[in-house]
Amino acid sequence: MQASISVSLASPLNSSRSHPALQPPSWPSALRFCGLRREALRFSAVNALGTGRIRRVSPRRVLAAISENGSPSKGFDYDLVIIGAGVGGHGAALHAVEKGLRTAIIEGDVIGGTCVNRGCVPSKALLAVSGRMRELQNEHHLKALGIQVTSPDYDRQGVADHANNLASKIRSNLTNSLKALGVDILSGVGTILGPQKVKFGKVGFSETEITARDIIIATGSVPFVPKGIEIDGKTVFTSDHALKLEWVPEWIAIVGSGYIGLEFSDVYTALGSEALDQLMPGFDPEIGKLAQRILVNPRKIDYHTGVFANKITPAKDGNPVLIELIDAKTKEAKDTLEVDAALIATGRAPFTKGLGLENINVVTQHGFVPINEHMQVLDANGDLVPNLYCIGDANGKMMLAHAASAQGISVVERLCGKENVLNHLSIPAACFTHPEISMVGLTEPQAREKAEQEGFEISVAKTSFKANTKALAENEGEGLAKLIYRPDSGEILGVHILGLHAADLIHEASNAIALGTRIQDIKFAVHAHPTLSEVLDELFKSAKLNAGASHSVNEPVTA
Ligand SMILES: Cc1cc2nc3c(=O)[nH]c(=O)nc-3n(C[C@H](O)[C@H](O)[C@H](O)COP(=O)(O)OP(=O)(O)OC[C@H]3O[C@@H](n4cnc5c(N)ncnc54)[C@H](O)[C@@H]3O)c2cc1C
Ligand SMILES: NC(=O)c1ccc[n+]([C@@H]2O[C@H](COP(=O)([O-])OP(=O)(O)OC[C@H]3O[C@@H](n4cnc5c(N)ncnc54)[C@H](O)[C@@H]3O)[C@@H](O)[C@H]2O)c1
Repeated sequence: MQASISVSLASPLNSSRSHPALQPPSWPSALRFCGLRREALRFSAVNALGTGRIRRVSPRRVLAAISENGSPSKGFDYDLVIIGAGVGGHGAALHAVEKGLRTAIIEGDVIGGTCVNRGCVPSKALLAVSGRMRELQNEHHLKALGIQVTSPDYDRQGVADHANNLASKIRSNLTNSLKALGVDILSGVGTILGPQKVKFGKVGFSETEITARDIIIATGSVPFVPKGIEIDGKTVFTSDHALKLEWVPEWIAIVGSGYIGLEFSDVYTALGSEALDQLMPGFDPEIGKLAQRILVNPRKIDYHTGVFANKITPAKDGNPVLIELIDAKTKEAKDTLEVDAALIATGRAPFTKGLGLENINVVTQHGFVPINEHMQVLDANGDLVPNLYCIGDANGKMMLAHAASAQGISVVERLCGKENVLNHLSIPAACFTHPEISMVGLTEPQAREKAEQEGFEISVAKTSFKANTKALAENEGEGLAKLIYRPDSGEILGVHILGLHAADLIHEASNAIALGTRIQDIKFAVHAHPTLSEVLDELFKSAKLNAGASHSVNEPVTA
């Protein structure tokens, strides 16, 4: 995997975007999230107990005060206890109560976890603004549509408020949905004490023990900061800080060219800054190259590839942020960059601190909780820990919000007696740049490797957004859709899209993979005209199947 760093130039557009040294923001510590500032929480059970008093309280008394949903299995306080109320825990909880399981969810910080409070939700609010700003600043594009706009500008605080308000709204929606369905929300750190036993509450204060027939760990992740990088939260920061948009630096280095690097480069360049490498090492290489041509080359981005940021020192005493780069292979010093700020987007680390994994002989692997294909937790000997599951970022299988939720639903299905194995190759992913990138299944190199190992042929079909009426009407003809498939069976192995609304378009392909629909069937599905979905219609129609491929297939396929 290539390492990357990118530097962007932001042109200051209004006076509110000053250097933090002049306008010191009250940044919270990156560690305040994911359960490390739990004393700030006051609700449900902990309130019922009288927070702050050092006393042990009978779990029965607490549960009597807070429980309303179902009756638990005999001998247990709950059928299901979920530790962590991020999107994974939330998805599992809703499905569990729908299935009649008496369910509680323990949260050490705020409901919604990373996605709602410092991830998907606020970042998409910022990207909504950057998309509009980019369009309004593109004179050539507007002229082609016959539109004239003079001096578009934005109010930094207004943009920040939009992101913050959206997070509050979604957090409140999630909380209300849990309450409305009768999920018990238990506040405080959740710790596994042993099989089917958990305690929760304010550590060292009012803690309560409860039992559950099954337990799901859904404790998520926090930003990963490599050694040698010093975070001050003002000039060197992670996405946790960046989402608050307390200032827009003139020159910002974005360390890491994954999802966060790419999305924030879209935000900063539209608002005025940026930096990257081989775009998204995980992308299909052809889409990566196109993304570089569309999303990086024409923008104010200077990028360094094949290097690691070895040491980063925050701005101090009038000196800029210093970034020492080393060659990713030889580790020799390459360059030193001087910038106003650095966003560290070098991945995320699972959060399992305080969870009590040692009490059940579970040893993490690079921090992640080891699981099998049913999300069942494995102990240090590789044996199943009975009645214990782990979903979402904490297991590291696929660090995406909808994957966490889907894993939770899959576990609940299993708890209710239905054999369910989630096909992770049918889970779509999207990067919300302008234009967007989306994908599902295998990249072309992955498909070629699989084909070679298993002895089958693959074919590739492509369609361009340039031939799509709706895209042209929007003057957004740049883009590509790519299909990787088996010409002998019509099986869809992967679909990759870069173009207008790619994140929405991918679902036709991901649903097809999930349901085992093959090209010979889906190519006859009718699409409304003129719509962007016709890009995929064309894609499936352009696939060339072998003469022997059947016209309709009902048996399930394995992706
Ligand atoms: C900037 C950014 C943008 C992103 N954008 C997207 C996107 O557009 N689409 C997408 O699919 N994904 C996106 N993601 C990824 C997505 O946010 C995560 O995959 C998702 O939040 C994982 O959900 P989770 O439930 O596993 O964990 P989390 O959302 O991290 O929730 C875990 C919860 O557990 C709590 N907790 C931890 N330990 C304990 C304990 N011992 N006791 C009690 N509670 C505890 C934490 O406080 C937290 O609330 C983004 C991430 C970031 C950082
Ligand atoms: N739209 C979305 O779905 C979305 C958006 C944001 C985040 N996310 C999720 O959040 C997770 C974290 O995102 P991310 O972008 O931080 O991680 P990532 O794993 O996608 O990318 C991290 C990048 O940092 C590089 N890197 C690591 N150390 C480095 C160093 N010292 N110097 C230079 N480069 C270095 C890696 O090579 C890699 O390219 C992702 O796994 C993703 O699933 C999803």
